[in-house]
Order: sequence, then structure tokens, then C-alpha cells
Amino acid sequence: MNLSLVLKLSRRLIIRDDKATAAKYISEYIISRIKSFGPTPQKPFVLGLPTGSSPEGVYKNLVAAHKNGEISFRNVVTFNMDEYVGIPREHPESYHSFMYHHFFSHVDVDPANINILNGNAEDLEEECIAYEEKIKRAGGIELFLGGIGPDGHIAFNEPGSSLRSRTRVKTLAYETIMANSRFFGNDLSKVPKMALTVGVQTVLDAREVVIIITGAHKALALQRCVEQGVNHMWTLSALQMHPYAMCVVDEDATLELQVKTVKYFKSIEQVATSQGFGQALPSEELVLKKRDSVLEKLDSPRSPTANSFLAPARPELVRAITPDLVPDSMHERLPSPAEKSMPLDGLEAKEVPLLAMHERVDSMQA
Ligand SMILES: O=P(O)(O)OC[C@H]1O[C@](O)(CO)[C@@H](O)[C@@H]1O
Repeated sequence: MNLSLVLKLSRRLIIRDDKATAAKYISEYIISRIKSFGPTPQKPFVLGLPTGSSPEGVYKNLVAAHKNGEISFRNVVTFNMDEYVGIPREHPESYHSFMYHHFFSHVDVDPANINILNGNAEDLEEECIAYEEKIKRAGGIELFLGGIGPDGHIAFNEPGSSLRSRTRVKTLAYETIMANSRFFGNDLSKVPKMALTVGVQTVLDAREVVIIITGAHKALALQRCVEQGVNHMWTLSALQMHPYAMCVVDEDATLELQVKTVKYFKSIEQVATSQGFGQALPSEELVLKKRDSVLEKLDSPRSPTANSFLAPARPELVRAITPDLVPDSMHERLPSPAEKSMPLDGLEAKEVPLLAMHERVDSMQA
């Protein structure tokens, strides 16, 4: 049995002491994923990326690892989650500026491989359609790293967004505008009210999704998304439907979770580690290869299961065809008064004498 696959499916919440250790976990994870993928110019690693204060530590660590010669981004293609509409690309708070400042300017990523939505495109809808198409042509996103807002939104998919949504223009919720005002001198009037964002379905389409959630102000969102059902008012909750989704959080973000939830996720991580299993995702090629070999075995004439889906194992057990029902009227099915008085060959219902409990026991023993 491929245990790493089984563990990956269940181990979805990684809890670390603080923001720094959560960021360390994620950056090490991304590095190991890129390395084991072994990207080439023909088959690059496609990485989805977020902005915001939560992933800053991750970028810092990735840059440091690159500078130490530990990792190259030469054959990595990136797609950012979102971008504001209406502020110049050079604005210090645009997501373009953020990404170059924190990451792209410090690593060897090929500028031609960087994709960020253009919030100043003449035709914003066309820009969004083209973005989805570019993702598809790049072979789909292998790993989407994301952050969330305090209202549980993923990318800029605000509460009420369709869980099937794709890249589009989005009006930002008041809560998000408030949260982001800290980057605009706390002046609400300066915060963009619209953005371009990948959709929830765009994120769900990625082969793997990793979300960083830190701070007590995100605790309610985490609780809603982990302990409650899938709900468009907390769009992160859609990840419950993703086979390879993982949230890496700090202790503060777990404040609203039940103690047993926290213990459960901590214990399965401990057990997995003690058994020598990490988070390693099996490569897609390996999974396809295994599936092919299973199909080959099933189709082999020597296989005891060959054609078992087509032919019944025991032909004598083939179910008889249900005879046609003869339509009649309901009252005809009821027994006639004459039939009712017919003897039931000893099966007539007998009057059960009413006895107290002890009497019944006594009569059974007698
Ligand atoms: O990490 P922070 O600063 O809380 O910001 C997270 C924000 O960034 C985003 O990822 C937007 O890109 C949103 O999901 C969220 O609003």
C-alpha cells in the first residue's frame, strides 16, 4: 500500500508554534516539491502564488535558499492569484510591486515565466479569460500557495462567491477593504475597491493547494473552514473537496478550533512522522504509471478478475427479467370479504393475553 498517498489525504492541517515556523514548514515543503518534480524547460513546475503579509516569511526563506544555492526557479512558471484594478503596476502596493520586491527580483525565475493579472487591461474580462487559458496551456498549476482573508476568502473570492468561479473581475468586500487599508495609510478612500482574481474553481483545479493561515484574526475563518461544511460564505471551505489540500497554521489561528480537532491533527502528524512518512505527494507520472499497470493486470486474460466487470462471475445467478406489471386498479388488489374469512392454515393472529412481566417469565419456565 502506498502509505504516503493515504497520509497525504488525511493530514490536512499542520500546526506550528508561530508565523515563522509555519513559513519555514511551507518554504521547505515547496523546495522539496520542486526538487522532486525535477522541472525542465519542456516540463516546468507551475506554481500559484499569493501576496499579503502571511506569505512574506515564505518568500524570505525561498530567497535565502536560492542564494545558498539550494534551489533554482529557472524552470518554474508562476501565476499570481490576484491584482488590484485601477492602480498603476508601479504603485508600491500593487501586487506586481509586492511580488518583485519580495520574491522575483531576488531569484533566477525567467521574467517570461511570470504571470500576474493586469488590473489595468483595456478589457478586463478578456484579461481574465486569457489568464485561465494561459494556466491551461502551461499544463495546469502543480501547487497553488494561498493566503486567506479574515472572512475566509481565498484569493479575492469574497463571501458568496460561486465555488465554481473562475478568473474574473471582483468587487471587494468592505471587510477586505478595511483589512487592506493598513497598506494605504489607513485611508479607506485610497484602497482599490475592485480586483481581478482567480476563481475558487481555478484554485481547486490545481494539483495541490497549500494555504498559510496565521494570527488570531483568522481563527474564526479557520474554524468555519475546517470544522464546518462547504459553504460559499467561507470560500476556503471549498478545499474540503480537494484531494491534496493542506493548511499550515500557527497556534493563534487555532484559537476557535475545538481542542479535539487540534489534538487530532497534531497526533496524526506525529504518528506519520514517527512512521517515517512525510507529505511527499506521489508524482502524477507515477500515479498514471500505476494505473496503467493495474489496468493491464485487470485486462490480462490470465487475470482472475479479467472481464469481471462485463461478465457475471456465476452465470446461474443472473437475475430474471422482471415481468411486466399488469395495470390494475388499487382496490382490486385488496382481498375480497370472502377471501378475508378464509382460514390462514394456523397462521391466524391469536389474541395475546395481557400478562404482567413476572407472569410471562413464570409461564415460559413452566
Ligand atoms: O496575509 P494577509 O496580509 O492577511 O492578506 C491576505 C490577503 O491576501 C490575499 O491573498 C489577496 O491576495 C487575500 O486572500 C487576503 O485578503
